[in-house]
Amino acid sequence: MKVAKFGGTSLASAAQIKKVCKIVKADEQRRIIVVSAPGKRHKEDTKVTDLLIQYAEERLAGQSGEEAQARIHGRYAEIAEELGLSREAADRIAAHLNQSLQYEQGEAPGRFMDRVKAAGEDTSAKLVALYLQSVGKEAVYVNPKEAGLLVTGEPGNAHVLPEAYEKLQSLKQQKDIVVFPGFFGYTPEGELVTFSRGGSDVTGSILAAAIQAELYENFTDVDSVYAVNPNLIAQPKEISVITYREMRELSYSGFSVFHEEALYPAYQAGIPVCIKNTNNPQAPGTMIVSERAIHENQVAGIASDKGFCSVYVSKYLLNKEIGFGRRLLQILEEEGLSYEHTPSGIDNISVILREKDFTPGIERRVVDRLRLELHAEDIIVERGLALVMIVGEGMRRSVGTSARATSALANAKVNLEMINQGSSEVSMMFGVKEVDADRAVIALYDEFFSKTTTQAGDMAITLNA
Ligand SMILES: Nc1ncnc2c1ncn2[C@@H]1O[C@H](COP(=O)(O)OP(=O)(O)O)[C@@H](O)[C@H]1O
Ligand SMILES: N[C@@H](CC(=O)OP(=O)(O)O)C(=O)O
Repeated sequence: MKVAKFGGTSLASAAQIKKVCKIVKADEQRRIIVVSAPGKRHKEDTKVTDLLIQYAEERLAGQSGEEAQARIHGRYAEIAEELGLSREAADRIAAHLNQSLQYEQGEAPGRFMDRVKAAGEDTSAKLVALYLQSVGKEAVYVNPKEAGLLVTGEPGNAHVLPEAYEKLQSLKQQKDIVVFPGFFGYTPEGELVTFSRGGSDVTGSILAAAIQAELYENFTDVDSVYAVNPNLIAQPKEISVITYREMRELSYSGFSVFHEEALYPAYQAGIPVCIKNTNNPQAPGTMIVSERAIHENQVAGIASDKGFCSVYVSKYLLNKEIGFGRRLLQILEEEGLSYEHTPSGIDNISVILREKDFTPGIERRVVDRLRLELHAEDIIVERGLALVMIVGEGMRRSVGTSARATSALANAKVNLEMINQGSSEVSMMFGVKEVDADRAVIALYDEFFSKTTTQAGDMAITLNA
């Protein structure tokens, strides 16, 4: 059995949904279909999820949200009509959607927001199931609540609960094709909660792990995962095979094609993932697996992500002070902050945080506490940072990768704020100013992928992930 997830780009219009159904019909093993809300039909278009968020925000601000609501209904009505669904079926689906958009006075804002967001994928799943039936396929819409997709309760940031896997196993017994809405689950108390943005990828991975699928296919709008973001460099190198570890690091650092939390369930269950193109299903796509052979170029990909800041703390003889690190991290914990990285020296340590979490108010409190409680000498907060990551199995075993990277960055006049080559075996990270991030990625891509010279020692080897 295969689980196939179709992203927003594959659900954007009736024409796209017809392609989805053709793909489903082409392989009897595609038994569980996970769908997103309609995405952009063209560059200037708006994703239905963004319209739903706009609508919910307006309602929460005491406005009518009328215009956004009409646009949301318009998107689905157009799809239903062009798919040739009956008037009665389209009206029924619109009525359900309308119900999900009702604001109940006194409802917690986070709960209302999640309920509205989830209506995007829920409506898509109902439409796709109906369309599959209309073209002669036995298909059934399955609600995540009935199926037992149990999750934690933080609005907009759900995580699957371990007991969900056993409950979801029963999907295997369904004789019809299951059409399952992505992006949300339910707490054991029955509250609807969405995953973070892009989270339909996570739903697909959970279902694949639960039913022990042979393959998790993730259909999107590109032929493969590329070695660099294709919006930055035209026609970059296609990646045919990549390991879970490599993809995890690249998703974390900006490869938005696959959600960073979506790898874990598939990885744990040992299920290969294939990223494929709905618009070109013949293309082989990218396989994500536990091990791969490495030829010639040891770097698999280069990614960057913006929106970070660093807190640099220095104190003479910090290395001899027992408990300094623990107390520093405890201050962050007490201020409700999770940290991303902690590169350190003898007398100093930097903590890299997400800028959106480090509000000016929290910054003031953290800086005061570091001074008062830890007697730090210098505390420097730097905002507007990007992390640039070079990722590749075996990279650290081959001599000269960091020298090549740093000289390429120096030649491109990119100032390095930080280098972290510490604990990850498959990546090397550079902190740069946000304004330099794209230039840094282009320089690194040029160094590792555009140069024709191969490095000594780049012989084919096989690694166990
Ligand atoms: N390294 C990469 N390889 C392929 N696509 C990438 C990469 N980095 C970013 N992307 C972007 O990810 C997009 C696909 O993800 P997304 O828009 O979320 O699709 P979907 O709606 O199908 O889930 C691509 O169109 C591309 O612009
Ligand atoms: N529709 C949700 C979930 C999702 O996964 O979407 P997509 O498949 O378009 O990335 C979002 O936009 O966040």
